[in-house]
Amino acid sequence: MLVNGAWRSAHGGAATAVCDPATGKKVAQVPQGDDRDARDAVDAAAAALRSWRTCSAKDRGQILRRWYDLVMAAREDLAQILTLEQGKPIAEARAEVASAASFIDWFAEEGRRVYGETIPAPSTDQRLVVCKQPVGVCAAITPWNFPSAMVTRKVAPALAAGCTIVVKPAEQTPLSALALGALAEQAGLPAGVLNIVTGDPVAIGGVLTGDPNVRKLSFTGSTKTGRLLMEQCAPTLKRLSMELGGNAPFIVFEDADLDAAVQGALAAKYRNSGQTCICVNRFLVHEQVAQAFAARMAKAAEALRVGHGCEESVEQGPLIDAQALAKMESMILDATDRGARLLCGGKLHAMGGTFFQPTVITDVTPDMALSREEIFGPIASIATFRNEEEAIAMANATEYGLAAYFYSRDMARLWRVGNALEYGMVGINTGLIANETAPFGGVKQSGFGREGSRYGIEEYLDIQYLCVGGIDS
Ligand SMILES: NC(=O)c1ccc[n+]([C@@H]2O[C@H](COP(=O)([O-])OP(=O)(O)OC[C@H]3O[C@@H](n4cnc5c(N)ncnc54)[C@H](O)[C@@H]3O)[C@@H](O)[C@H]2O)c1
Ligand SMILES: O=C[C@H](O)CS(=O)(=O)O
Repeated sequence: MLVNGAWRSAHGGAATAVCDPATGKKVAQVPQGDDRDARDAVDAAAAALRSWRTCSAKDRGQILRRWYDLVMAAREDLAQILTLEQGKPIAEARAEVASAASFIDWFAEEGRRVYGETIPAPSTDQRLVVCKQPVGVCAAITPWNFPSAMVTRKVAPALAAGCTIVVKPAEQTPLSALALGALAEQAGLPAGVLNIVTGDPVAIGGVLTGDPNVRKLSFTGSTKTGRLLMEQCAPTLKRLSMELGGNAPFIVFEDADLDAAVQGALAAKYRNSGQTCICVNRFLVHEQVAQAFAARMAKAAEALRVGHGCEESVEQGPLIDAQALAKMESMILDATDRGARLLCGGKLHAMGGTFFQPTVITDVTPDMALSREEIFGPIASIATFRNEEEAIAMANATEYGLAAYFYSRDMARLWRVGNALEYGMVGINTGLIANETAPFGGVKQSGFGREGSRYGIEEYLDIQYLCVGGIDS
């Protein structure tokens, strides 16, 4: 792990294996850190804060720019590491590394546009000024499904704002974070500004949420864990960003371009084998076009090439672990027991391990687990609707509110439906919505706060109001 500019073992000397989810074979081992290591990291971040926050935004941006250049130069190696620890196809891993780099590039510039303001004072004897100040020592806890992009989506704005940070990557996928840390060091990031602690999530998380020197936690992961971390942060009143679970609807209206809808559906459903927080969870298709849409989806899903992500032609990798695989089987059994109809897939893949067949299932109803829970796997679940009002009601019938999608060619409908959907992000006639320039985040039980865009850096800034008196004297 990286603590105070030094690469070191865990206090207890323990180490834990990192395994390729496609084969189950160990590919590396990393320190099994605990609360002692987390405290060292927080102390290092606190010690580095003063000099880092007093750097000019331009100087911080230049170091971030060098980091961006190094990440892009190492893109192939980083992609190989990512696929080996997470399983996604190498083409998707390359895209994720480029996405990770794009946040560094974006915030290298955003840091130089942290503007304040003056306010017309009610008294001529005063001048009122609003400044933006870095929050201070931050913590980031990141998930396994995007082990590279979820790290820079937090670290880049934090550093650009003048904060220092401690990152705890997911125990399944720590290598990408460590590799990014090594490149940040090469870029000239001072010791202690970025610290990466691997190991026991509960022990490390207990320090990151409980230490009063940590002023902010940014978390990406399940809603269940987000609630727990929020509770743990309450006694020290930390700033929080929560990017949590989702249950994305994908509505296909009767006037949609069906070919475009199917292409968008495939991108929004099967990326990362369905293991993204904004993957489609519920396809809601107008009854007039449901049969044609489902048939095209099934044909395309059956053609997806399943295999080890390091093989160039592979389009679907394994699920992250056996628990995820068992969840797919359980959801399919629950749905078919309740009357749903499989068009393709639905079973363990012939490759064995944690591979699951790309699946399309229809006649899905709201009582099924497929409708109520986050699938987080390669199952396309299709239900039908009769009219726009019913589609909106079905789409909003969830406690989640991260991403939604719909296809229609009716301009008035685009505005009516877009504004009626209770989600932080809505894809309209597209299935790909994530990029560094747009505010990524949700509402309701999908969390709060935004990452990327000009809003992302505000998560790492506090407002300070200066009131200067005695002007008339
Ligand atoms: N909204 C988003 O941007 C987004 C992005 C990716 C994943 N997710 C969500 O995350 C979930 C899948 O990811 P996951 O399985 O890694 O989620 P998870 O909540 O199990 O783990 C996420 C991170 O939290 C850590 N963690 C877990 N329990 C902890 C504890 N008690 N104390 C401290 N840290 C703890 C894990 O080690 C990991 O680093 C899905 O629900 C998915 O929708 C959301
Ligand atoms: O899991 C969702 C992440 O936010 C990755 S992406 O933004 O969808 O690429």
